[in-house]
Amino acid sequence: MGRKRPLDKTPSGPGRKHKKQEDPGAAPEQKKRKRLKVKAGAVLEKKKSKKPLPVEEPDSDSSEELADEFPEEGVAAVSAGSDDSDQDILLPIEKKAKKQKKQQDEDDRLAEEELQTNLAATETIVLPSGQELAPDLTIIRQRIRDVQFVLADFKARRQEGKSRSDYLNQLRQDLCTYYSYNEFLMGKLMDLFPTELETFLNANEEPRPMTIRTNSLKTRRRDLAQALINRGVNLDPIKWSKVGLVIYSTEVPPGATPEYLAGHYMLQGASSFLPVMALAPQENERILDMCSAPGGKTTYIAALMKNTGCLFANDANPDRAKAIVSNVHRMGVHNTVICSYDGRVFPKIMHGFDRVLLDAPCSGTGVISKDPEVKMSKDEKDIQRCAHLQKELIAAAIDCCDAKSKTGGYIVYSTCSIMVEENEGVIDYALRTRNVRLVPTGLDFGQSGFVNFQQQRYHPSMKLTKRFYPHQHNLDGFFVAKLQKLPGEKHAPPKEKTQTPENGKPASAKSSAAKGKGKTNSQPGGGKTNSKPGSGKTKSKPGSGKTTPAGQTQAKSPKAKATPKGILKKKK
Ligand SMILES: C[S@@+](CC[C@H](N)C(=O)[O-])C[C@H]1O[C@@H](n2cnc3c(N)ncnc32)[C@H](O)[C@@H]1O
Repeated sequence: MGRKRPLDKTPSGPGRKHKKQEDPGAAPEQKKRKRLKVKAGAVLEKKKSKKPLPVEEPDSDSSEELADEFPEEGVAAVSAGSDDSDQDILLPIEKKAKKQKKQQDEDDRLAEEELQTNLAATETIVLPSGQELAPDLTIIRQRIRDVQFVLADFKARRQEGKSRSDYLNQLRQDLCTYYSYNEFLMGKLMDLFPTELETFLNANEEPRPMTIRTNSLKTRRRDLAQALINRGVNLDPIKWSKVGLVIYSTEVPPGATPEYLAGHYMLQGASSFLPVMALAPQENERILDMCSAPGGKTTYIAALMKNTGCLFANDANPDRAKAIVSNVHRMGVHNTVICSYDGRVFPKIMHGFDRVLLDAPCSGTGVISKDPEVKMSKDEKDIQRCAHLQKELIAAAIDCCDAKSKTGGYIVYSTCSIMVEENEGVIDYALRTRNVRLVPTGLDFGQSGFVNFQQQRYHPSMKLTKRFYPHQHNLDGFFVAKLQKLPGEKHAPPKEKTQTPENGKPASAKSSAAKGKGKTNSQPGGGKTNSKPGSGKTKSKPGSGKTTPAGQTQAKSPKAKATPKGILKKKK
């Protein structure tokens, strides 16, 4: 088959002409061929009718031959000749060339038509500059700067006919492209950080420093630091923590040193120290860690309790709860009972705790540097779903707490989200539906929570809550609030007896808490609950009458052999 060369203009291109003009022997040859054309015309006409020229173009070799054989004038004569009489007097090779030229003209016309169609189609969208495949980030970066410059003095700098929202939309789109976020999340972040958005976004592009927490049940920070320095770890103490170390560089994998395997430390983001510090666990207390897997905070709580009292480490996801077991064993924790319940039903299982930590499942918008998928995957529904579950969990956490506790009566709520709906919005719900008040977290750094945010107006005490940001504190984005439960309830207590740490008796499936009775405006979101916990599975039904929660695992220790009742007995 011949090869199509629709755009090959070699025979008539300027380079070719130039070459021919330089050929001094061309003119006599041309004259000779013209004579031949006239002579051979009639004979060739007969042959043509019997054997038409092939439709396909000749291959490149024959085309080259043709071009070499015919000087420029000859080709011009063929192209120009369009009437039948011309055909009659042409040599077969000239006819072939004519046909070929015709075909080439047609191909050129189609190619031009196609080009015009493409231009027309793309003109209205984006110029086909290749930007569709790889956006020019330098241009986008510059436009971000330009738009920010205009927004800084909008009246003076805006373009005629452009509104502020035109500029903001352009800015949002460009930030989304530049930093790879979806528009929903970028919009939320623009609301949260009107002046320092880019610093926040840039901080999310950098990993947070690697930090570890000394297990004070097994060693002291100074001794651990020395042991790790001897192994080639370059570190420093974290100033605001008694147990934290920041690792700048290391010659050994920090998750596989003998010290790690011996449980002398936990690999843990520094932000996750904060809720435990706010909880301020005391020795011999009864404490519930409601959503505790994989146990980073649980083991810290146990260490602060000095392995005394009783700590319940619960997580709705039984598979994740297994990780608590191994961490508790490795860290030498003996005072902890691990169980797997949906936190929302926990008050029916057990209540009367001195302190409750609710480190709630959340959208993870504070930990984007660890999990960049959050940038693109979260939408409005995800935030609403999280907030709904969080409201149900905080209500349960408060219901698990003993307002009359001699040492406590505190609930700490934390998330690694920076969304207002998941933080101040949830605390606001707790304040409205339970007899609790906000108290200082005891953390002397961090931003105050929002008292006002857009149209939202919260209780003035909301300023006692704390927000932590990557760009300000070099920590993952985090929220911490500390509530104190007050005696006398907005929410009617369960009428029937439920298992408490003191009585160790089974809960009743018919408790009013189970039915949600007596709650004042306590349905979060005012609607039905559709959120499923972690895996959504709990190993036993709430209030199933079992003294030991199904799925519960006790830490391997002498104390762990005791019955739950024994464990639950408070030390005086
Ligand atoms: C932020 S993580 C907890 C991290 C943990 N506190 C730590 O420091 O290692 C949230 C946990 O909540 C659990 N969870 C989700 N829904 C739950 C529910 N309804 N009840 C109890 N736990 C739940 C998840 O399985 C997840 O392990």
